[in-house]
Amino acid sequence: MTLPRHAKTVIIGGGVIGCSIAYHLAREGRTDIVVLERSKLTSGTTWHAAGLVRRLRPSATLTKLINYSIDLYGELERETGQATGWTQTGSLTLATNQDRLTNIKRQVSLGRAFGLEADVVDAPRAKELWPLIETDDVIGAVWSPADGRVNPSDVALALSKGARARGVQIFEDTTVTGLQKKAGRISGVEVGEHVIEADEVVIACGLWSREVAAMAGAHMPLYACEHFYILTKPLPEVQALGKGAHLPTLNDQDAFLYARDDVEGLLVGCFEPHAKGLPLERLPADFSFDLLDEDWDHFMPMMENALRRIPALERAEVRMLLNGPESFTLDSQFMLGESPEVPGLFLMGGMNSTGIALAGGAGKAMAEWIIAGEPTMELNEADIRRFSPEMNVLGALEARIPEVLGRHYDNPFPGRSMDTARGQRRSPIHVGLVAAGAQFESRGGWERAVHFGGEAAHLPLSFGVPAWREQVAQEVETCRTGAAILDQSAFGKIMVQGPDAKDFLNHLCAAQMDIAEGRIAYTQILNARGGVESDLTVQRHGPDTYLLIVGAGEVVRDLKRMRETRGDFRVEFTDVTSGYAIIGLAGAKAREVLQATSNTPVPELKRFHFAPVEIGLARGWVGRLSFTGEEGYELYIPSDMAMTAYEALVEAGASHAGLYASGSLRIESGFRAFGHELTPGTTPPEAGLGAFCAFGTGFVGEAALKDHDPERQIVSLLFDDPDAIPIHDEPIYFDGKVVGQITSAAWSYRFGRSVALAMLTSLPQGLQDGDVIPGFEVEIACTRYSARISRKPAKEAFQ
Ligand SMILES: NCCCC(=O)O
Repeated sequence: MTLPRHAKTVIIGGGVIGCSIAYHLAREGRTDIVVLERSKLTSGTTWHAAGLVRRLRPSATLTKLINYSIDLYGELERETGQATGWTQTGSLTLATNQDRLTNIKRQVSLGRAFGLEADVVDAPRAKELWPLIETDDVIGAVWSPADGRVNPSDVALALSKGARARGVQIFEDTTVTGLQKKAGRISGVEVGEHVIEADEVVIACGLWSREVAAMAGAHMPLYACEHFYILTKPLPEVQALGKGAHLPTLNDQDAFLYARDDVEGLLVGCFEPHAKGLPLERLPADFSFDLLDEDWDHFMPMMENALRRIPALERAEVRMLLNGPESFTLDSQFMLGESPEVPGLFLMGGMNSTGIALAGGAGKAMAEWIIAGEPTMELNEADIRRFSPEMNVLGALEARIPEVLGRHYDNPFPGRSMDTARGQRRSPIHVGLVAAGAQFESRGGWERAVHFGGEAAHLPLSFGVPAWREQVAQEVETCRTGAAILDQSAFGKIMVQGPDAKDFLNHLCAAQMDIAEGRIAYTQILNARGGVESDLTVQRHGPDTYLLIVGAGEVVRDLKRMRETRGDFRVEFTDVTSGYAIIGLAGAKAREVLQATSNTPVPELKRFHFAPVEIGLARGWVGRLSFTGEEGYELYIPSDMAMTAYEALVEAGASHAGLYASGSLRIESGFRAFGHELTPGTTPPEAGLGAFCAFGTGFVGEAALKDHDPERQIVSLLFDDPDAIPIHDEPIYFDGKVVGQITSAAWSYRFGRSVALAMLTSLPQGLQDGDVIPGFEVEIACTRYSARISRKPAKEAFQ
């Protein structure tokens, strides 16, 4: 085979991810696909992956993707003749403390929403299932019979065989030396002097992906870590199982361990809390089917944990301490999608040690994305557009990634944030918030105040009543009856200017953009299917000038869509996020406090209007709206005057509130949020926002919404039992059947119980707007709690 001069799609990387993308592209009917592998298939990370595949995961997206993978791995041999090593051993996950038990029970409940059956078992049953373990400290476990293991290299080979059978050309020992672009779009791949022109290029080459993406000027923030497991020689206890018999795969996450049997011995791996980052310079250029040096000093604390859990290891002879590199992302979710910087360049990687389990489902999702030009399923949490170029700073990756590996088995408590690489992006009023005792979370590189009272009010983290509940009660009260500063500076701000600004925005956004100067419109940006791609407000500052206020962390995604939608419209967009602070001022006394800062009258504003304002010595503009749903304002102030304005507000008596307070009020008010109620797979009518669509303006997605009679619906929900503490994704039952899932939840200080928003996939017949329907149950960590629903906001419906 000689390298072609042209291919429709070139995939760089012949590991399990590259092979899966190729296989699924071909299966979807795409032809003219080339895979380039610098060494041999699977020679990077795939060959040394442990191959455990567990279905139960903390999020709906991961659960769906992995379920698809496992089903596929079970079928590939029939199709390709190449075995994948799929063995349905079941998996056993241990809990040695109440938080862990709650966490794994939460995953069981989530799995049930997808028809997955798993059992919560006691320690004696766990011991029956895995006779080699010590269970004195085990307080419960989850037995998931549909899980198992594969041989990772064989999975990749089966996928590559299936791809080849459909015409995919695979070239080994072929190193990509450069990427070519034409007019900013990817146009080809260089292999030394040879150029393969391509319509699309996919980078899926594991640890090397960041560097390869950089060849085209694209950002792919991932970084490698050393990952360890031991392999023992045969053990009599494992041999005694009998030929062909296997233990379930084992997770002891409180001890940072996983294990399975391996050639009559054991494989025991770890996600140790203090992991070792791996600068790529340490790898030789010809690193292939290679490993890193053993490091027993580093592994020893994990070995001690393993010996406690599996005493038979005392008698085992360790065959090797395998140290193989794997790549991780800043937020511990993998990434996929089209590069925001380089159209036609698709990126997938940072699999966070879940690559084998994810490869099937994520490869399919990526293939569909490439063909459709946009995701065909809910992938927000993995979408590469969540990363801005700032997040690809090497120093941030080096600092954060070892922590990501170390927290792989952490309980995903609400309020959990990483400790490293903090303070990268700070609000212009950050110093003031620190002095006021803010506790921050780190999201998308930003520090965002979640509540006040500092760490003392934050810890310990819990799935139950959070430590901050009382602190946030005060903040909620201030947001309603006082004047609370809510820092919203992390929101994205995009200036849109040009003679066609209005027409362009009418095409881009679903609401009417022909609004008067000084007005604010609430709207969504939709995809061609009518799904929500962004949720935003739009201010008209002049005949040809608008300012878009978009979600925190959504600027990269929104700018990409705007560029793709621009066509012939004469319009320019500028990211001005760093140029302005946004200070929310919420509560009944907001206007009074604002006036007390100013020698000029604060303008009388109708809702969704804005006007210039003076705040102490600062000047900005004020809009009358609040994300809390209570009375309130947003102040937009140039960054260099933001502290001046902030100090004046504090001087005038404003207090503080954080995201937890505003989140609770938002949910009570029934306000939808992007990434929760609003997703690319949800239409405005499904979200109850049909009234905000200006039919007739020719907005993207309009055609898909004509005659759209939604069967699904966002509803408000109030729990009856104050002990019910939902977080996200919990399944909802009616008449014993799953009818939906929670999309956002919070403690309601108004009701003294949890409130939530939820997507119901099947609505009770004849449900009217004002109805309150009892009889629903929500399953949280395997316990059912009764709840009432209504289409109205909770604060109106459940009074
Ligand atoms: N790469 C090892 C993954 C182990 C686990 O899924 O728990």
